[in-house]
Amino acid sequence: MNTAAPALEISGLTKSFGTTRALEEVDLVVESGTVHCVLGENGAGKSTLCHVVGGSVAPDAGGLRLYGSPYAPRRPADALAAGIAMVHQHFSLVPTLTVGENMRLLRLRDLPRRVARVREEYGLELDLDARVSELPVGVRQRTEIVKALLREPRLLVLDEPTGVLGPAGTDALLATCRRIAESGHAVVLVTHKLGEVARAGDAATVLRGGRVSGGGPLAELPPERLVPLMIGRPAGSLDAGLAGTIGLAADGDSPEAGASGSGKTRAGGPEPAGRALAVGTAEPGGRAEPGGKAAARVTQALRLRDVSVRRADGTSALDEVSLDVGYGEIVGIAGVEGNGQSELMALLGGSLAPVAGRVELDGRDLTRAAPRERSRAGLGVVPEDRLHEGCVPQLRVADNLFLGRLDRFRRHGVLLDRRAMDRAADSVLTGHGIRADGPGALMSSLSGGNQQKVVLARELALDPLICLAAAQPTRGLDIGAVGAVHSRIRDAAAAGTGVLVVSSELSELLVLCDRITVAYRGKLLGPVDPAEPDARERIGALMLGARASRPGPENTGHTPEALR
Ligand SMILES: Nc1ncnc2c1ncn2[C@@H]1O[C@H](COP(=O)(O)OP(=O)(O)OP(=O)(O)O)[C@@H](O)[C@H]1O
Repeated sequence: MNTAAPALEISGLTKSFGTTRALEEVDLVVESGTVHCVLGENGAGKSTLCHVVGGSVAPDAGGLRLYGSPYAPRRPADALAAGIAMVHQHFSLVPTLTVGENMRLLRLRDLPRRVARVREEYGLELDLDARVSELPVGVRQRTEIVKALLREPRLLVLDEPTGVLGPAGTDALLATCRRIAESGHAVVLVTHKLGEVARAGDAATVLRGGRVSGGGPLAELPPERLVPLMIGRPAGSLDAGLAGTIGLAADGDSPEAGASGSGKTRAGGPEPAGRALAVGTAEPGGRAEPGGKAAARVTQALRLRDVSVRRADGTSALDEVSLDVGYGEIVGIAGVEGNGQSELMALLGGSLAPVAGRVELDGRDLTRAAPRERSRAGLGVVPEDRLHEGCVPQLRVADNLFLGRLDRFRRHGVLLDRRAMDRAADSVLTGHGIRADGPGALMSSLSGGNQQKVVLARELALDPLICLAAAQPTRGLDIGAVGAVHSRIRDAAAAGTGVLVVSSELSELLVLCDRITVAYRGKLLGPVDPAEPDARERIGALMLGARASRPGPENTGHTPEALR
C-alpha cells in the first residue's frame, strides 16, 4: 500500500439516471489518515458517489484511484476485496437472523478475534444472540458499523450513519472515525450535521446539484462558509433555533453535557429565540394556546389510556402508558432509543396491538383500527423506518403521495384519473421542495431525504388531520429542509392539529414542542416545559430514570403521573 498517496482520488466522475444528472465532473481527494466529510442538500449526489466507490453503481465517466493504484470496481465484491467497507443509508442486515448469524454470513476468518478486537478497540458492544428484526434502529445501525469494521477496512465509507444514533452512539462513532484516521487509514463521512463535521472531520467536499460547490481543509471552512456552499444561501438565513438540530451545538444535545452546564445552545441563546418564534408567529394564525384552552376541552386530539404493549419475546415495551395531545399542541417524546418509542409509533400506526389500554383520536376509539381506518379518521403517522413502513418503494411517487386516498381521483368511482393525480402530485412536489424526476418517478429512485419529504407531505395532507405523530421528522434532511419541516409542523399545530414528535434530537424537541415527556423503560416521565431554563438538564435526568421533581408546565392540567 502506498501510504504517501491519497487514500482515494476521484476525478471527473459523472453519473446520470435517465434525465437526472446525479454527479457531474466531480473531483475529490481523500488523504490517508483523514476523515473526509461529504456534504450537500438532499439529492445533491452524495449517496450516488458512495455507491460508485462501493461498486454498486457504475459511473458514466471519470476515474478512481485507491492508495495510488487505479481502482474500477464492477461490483460490491470488488470494493470489499480492495479493502473498502461501506455503511449505506438503508440496512443490509438480514432481519430474520440474529446478529451473530449476520456476522457469520461475512465468511471472515477469525471472526471471534475480530469481534473481540472491534469491541476492545472501538468500545462497540454487540449482543450476538439478538434477532435483528427486534432491535431498535439505532442498534441496527451500530451493528452495520461493526459489520463494516470487522472487515478491517483501509477505507470506510459511511453514508449518513448518525441519523439513527442517539448522542452516545454518535459520540462513539465519531471517536471510531478518528481512531481509524489516526491508524493511517481513511474515512468518508456523509452527514448533514455540521457539528459532526467540526468534531470528526479533517476536510470536506460539498456537492450541490451533482457538482462540487466547494471544499478543502476544515480549518479553513467554518460553518458560515460551509452553509452557503450547501444550500446556496447564507447561514444567517437559517432559523436561529435550528442550530442545535443541524448539529452546530451538538455537544449540548447530550444529557450529560446539559447536566454539566456546558450546553452551547443555551449559552448562545438560539434555542429560546427559535422557540419564541414558534409560539409567537403561530398565535395570529388561530393556534389553540398550547395546552391552555385546548387542554380544557373534554376530548383531546390524541389520548392514550393505560396502554401496555409487549415485545415478541414477552417483555414489556410500554407499561400502562397514558398520554394526551391537545388540539394545536406539540408534544415531544425524548429518551434514549429502545425505551418504548418504536413500539409507541407502531401502536399508533396500527401495526402493533396493545395487550391492554385504549387509543382515542378526537374521542373515537381506534385501539384496534386498521392503518387505513386510522388515516381516514385523521391520524397521520410518519414511522421511524419510512422506506419499509412508510412507503412502497416500487410504486410511483404520485401513488405514494396519495396512498389510501386514491378515491378522490376516480371517475365514476372506477377509473383512476392519473393525469389529475399527477397534476396534484406535481404541486405537492413543488410545494414541499421535493427533488424527483416528476410524479411518475419510482419512489426507490428518490434520494433518502426526498423519500422522507414525500412521506411527511402525504401525512400532512390528510384531511382531516386531527393528530400527526412523527418519529424523527427531520432525520436525513438537509439543513434548509429541516427549517421547512419545522414550519410545516408549526403550521399544522396552528391550524389545530395535535402533534406528537418522537425525536432523538433533544434540540429539535426544545425548539418545537410545548411540552416534552421522556420515554424511560416503557413509561413516559415528565412532562417538562421546554421554556424552563433548566429543561435540558431535567430531561437529561429523566432520560436516566429520575422521577419528575416538579409538575410540568402550566398547560397540562395533569399531574406528572398522568404522563407516566
Ligand atoms: N437508482 C436511481 N434511479 C433514478 N434516479 C436516481 C437513482 N439514484 C439516485 N437518483 C437520483 O440522483 C440524485 C442524487 O441522489 P442521491 O441519493 O445521490 O442524493 P443524496 O445527496 O445522497 O441525497 P440525500 O441527502 O437525500 O440522501 C437524486 O435526484 C436522485 O433522485
